[in-house]
Amino acid sequence: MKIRVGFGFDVHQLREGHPFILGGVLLEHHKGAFGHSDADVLAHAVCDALLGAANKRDIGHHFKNTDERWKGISSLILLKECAKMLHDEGYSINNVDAMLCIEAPKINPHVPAMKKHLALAMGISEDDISIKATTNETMGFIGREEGVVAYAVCLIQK
Ligand SMILES: Nc1ccn([C@@H]2O[C@H](COP(=O)(O)O)[C@@H](O)[C@H]2O)c(=O)n1
Ligand SMILES: C[C@@]1(CO)OP(=O)(O)OP(=O)(O)OC[C@H]1O
Repeated sequence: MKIRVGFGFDVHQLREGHPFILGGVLLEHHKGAFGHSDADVLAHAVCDALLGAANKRDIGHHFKNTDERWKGISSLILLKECAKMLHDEGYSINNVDAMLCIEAPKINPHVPAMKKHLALAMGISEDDISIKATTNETMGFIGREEGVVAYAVCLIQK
């Protein structure tokens, strides 16, 4: 059996009045993430973890941020595509563990819904994805709510 680990990181700006989609969930907040797609930083970090595990470059390599096809697209669709690339090579996704660094809003109440969306996109069980959150204790660009960061790791096997 071949087992590989993958790591992903992403960061997006937070801007006043933008929709805030995280893990496929639309959060009620005065600020939202800005990007070419729906700027779902959590889904993007998971995409990069999957792609990294399979040595398949990164999300921007497959979905260029200058391509009109991806403008405003749901990142769950991009995640589904990344999972498909792995499945097509015979890999299955063992588990994913993700960490959000975000000052506000509180993420914990939304974790079950986020797990459901991401698990469905990857074709895995909700039990095989973990989502956690921390503030940055008011420090730096995260603490000032200028941006949001996500990290993810995964194991894949074939
Ligand atoms: N946006 C966030 C940040 C944190 N949490 C939860 O609160 C706990 C304490 O966070 P600290 O940054 O003060 O250590 C953290 O462990 C999370 O459970 C959250 O839900 N949303
Ligand atoms: C997802 C893509 C493509 O729409 O755009 P963004 O939403 O800007 O996200 P980012 O994490 O900066 O990079 C990957 C992109 O190519």
